[in-house]
Amino acid sequence: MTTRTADLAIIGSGSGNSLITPFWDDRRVVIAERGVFGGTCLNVGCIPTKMYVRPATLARSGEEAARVDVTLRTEAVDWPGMRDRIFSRIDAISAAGEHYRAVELDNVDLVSQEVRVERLRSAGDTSGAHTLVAADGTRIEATQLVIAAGSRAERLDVPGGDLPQVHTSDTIMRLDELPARVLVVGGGYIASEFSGIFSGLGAEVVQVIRGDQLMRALDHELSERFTAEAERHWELRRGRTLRAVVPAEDGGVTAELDGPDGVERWDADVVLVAIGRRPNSDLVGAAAAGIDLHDDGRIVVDAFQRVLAGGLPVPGLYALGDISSSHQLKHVANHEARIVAHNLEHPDDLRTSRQDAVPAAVFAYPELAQVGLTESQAAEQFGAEHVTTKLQHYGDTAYGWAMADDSGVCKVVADRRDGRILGAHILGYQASNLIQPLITAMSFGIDARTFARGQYWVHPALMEVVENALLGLDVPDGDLVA
Ligand SMILES: Cc1cc2nc3c(=O)[nH]c(=O)nc-3n(C[C@H](O)[C@H](O)[C@H](O)COP(=O)(O)OP(=O)(O)OC[C@H]3O[C@@H](n4cnc5c(N)ncnc54)[C@H](O)[C@@H]3O)c2cc1C
Ligand SMILES: NC(=O)c1ccc[n+]([C@@H]2O[C@H](COP(=O)([O-])OP(=O)(O)OC[C@H]3O[C@@H](n4cnc5c(N)ncnc54)[C@H](O)[C@@H]3O)[C@@H](O)[C@H]2O)c1
Repeated sequence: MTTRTADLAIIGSGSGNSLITPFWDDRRVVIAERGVFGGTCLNVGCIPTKMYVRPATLARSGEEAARVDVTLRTEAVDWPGMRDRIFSRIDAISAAGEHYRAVELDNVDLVSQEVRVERLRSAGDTSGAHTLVAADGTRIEATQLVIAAGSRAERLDVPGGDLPQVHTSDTIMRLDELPARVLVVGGGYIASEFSGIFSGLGAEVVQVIRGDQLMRALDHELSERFTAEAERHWELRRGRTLRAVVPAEDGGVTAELDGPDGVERWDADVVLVAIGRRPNSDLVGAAAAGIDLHDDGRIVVDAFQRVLAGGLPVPGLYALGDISSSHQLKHVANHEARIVAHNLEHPDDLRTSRQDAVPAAVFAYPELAQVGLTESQAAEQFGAEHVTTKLQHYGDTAYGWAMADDSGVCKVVADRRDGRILGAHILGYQASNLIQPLITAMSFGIDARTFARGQYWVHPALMEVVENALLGLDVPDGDLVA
């Protein structure tokens, strides 16, 4: 049986891959990957989805053009061309990354298998090694270990749930043809983004949710507005659950839904199940190794990203990204990877990861972006009497007039006592970019009035929606008021 020894072992080639800095050039590193090299974001996540969002947005631009007296018609959508362009680029990056690690770097061993933790260094053991076992029995002994094994799509255990027409985000982007009818189950990030993609590309979309609103984790006003917008663009079936999927004669399926009026049936070419992602702690054998887990299966880490066992940090053991984070966002995984990279290299000068002012954007139609607290979270945390909010409509700014926009909003939540920005929430065109100055203000502790009046804002750019939201808050004057 082969045993490989290393100074550092990494489980997962997504964000974990970035830990292999020049510091390790003279040291041995093993990186294990059970799937496609490069992880979720590159292969089946952020990047390919956004490469579909862009053509879908263009394909529906006739709708926005009509508002400003221009007639645009989308003549054709070339799904196979789009798919091949997207994945020829992505697959090449993945293959090049794998080749670089496996072949070009002498100090790095790539183990293309599932590995499990067999034994961890115990507390106080400063010279031992963590032991991993690969599926073929190969053993890996490493002084330091990083678990960056991510998460995977949840499946629905219903009759017909394993039919080939039933997809998760892992497979739906590689379909041979653009489906004409798509039934989407779920009301979160992935379901909302794909409903926007497929409806934009011209498919008939039916989105099925258990509750009443989409994107329920958002500020309630944004969630309500987004749900109303979605209903303008595709069919939304609220208060329903998928009970079964039955093959149809035309090669598609019939989805049976349980709802308030009994069973209803929808014909579709494909079904997308997007009901959350489960941390892969089970795949690395975390529980059996004695690692502390949250109820949802995430690995427990401290502020330094050190993994805890029995409430105490295990020497030389870190975790990062979806396997331990409550955010399941790539920019969070990347940030945590930078912190872990530093901590691996400087065990006597540990840094903490930043878990405040974490932003998120949903590249749905329309876009959504948020950072910090919702209005109700702020009221709960600080008392409703101390919270002030301003909801600024795009349509009440000069660029909003130019767009003839009737749905975009920017809502800012602040502490009325000192103008501290507590949260910001945007729905509409370019929300993912418009949120950035608000992230800056929150990250650097700049109060709302100082931020609004201490700098120029380009006129009449759409960013004035953010400026006006800040100016509309009932907060004290800050510094540099002009
Ligand atoms: C459809 C979709 C769209 C998304 N869009 C966005 C977005 O726009 N913006 C954003 O911020 N985030 C987005 N995300 C989330 C983002 O992709 C993840 O948060 C991020 O990729 C997590 O990175 P990670 O390094 O923790 O895990 P991953 O990138 O998943 O890497 C973990 C790797 O570990 C491997 N692995 C697991 N167990 C083992 C084992 N036992 N042995 C060996 N290897 C193992 C896996 O195969 C995987 O390759 C999206 C996710 C999806 C699914
Ligand atoms: N733009 C982005 O940043 C982006 C895009 C996609 C995914 N992601 C990340 O990936 C994670 C996973 O995305 P997701 O959309 O799968 O999860 P999610 O948590 O965003 O949404 C899950 C949805 O499924 C519903 N649901 C859960 N169990 C169900 C069941 N048994 N039956 C029916 N509905 C059920 C929930 O009510 C919710 O509406 C997100 O939380 C996000 O962090 C981020």
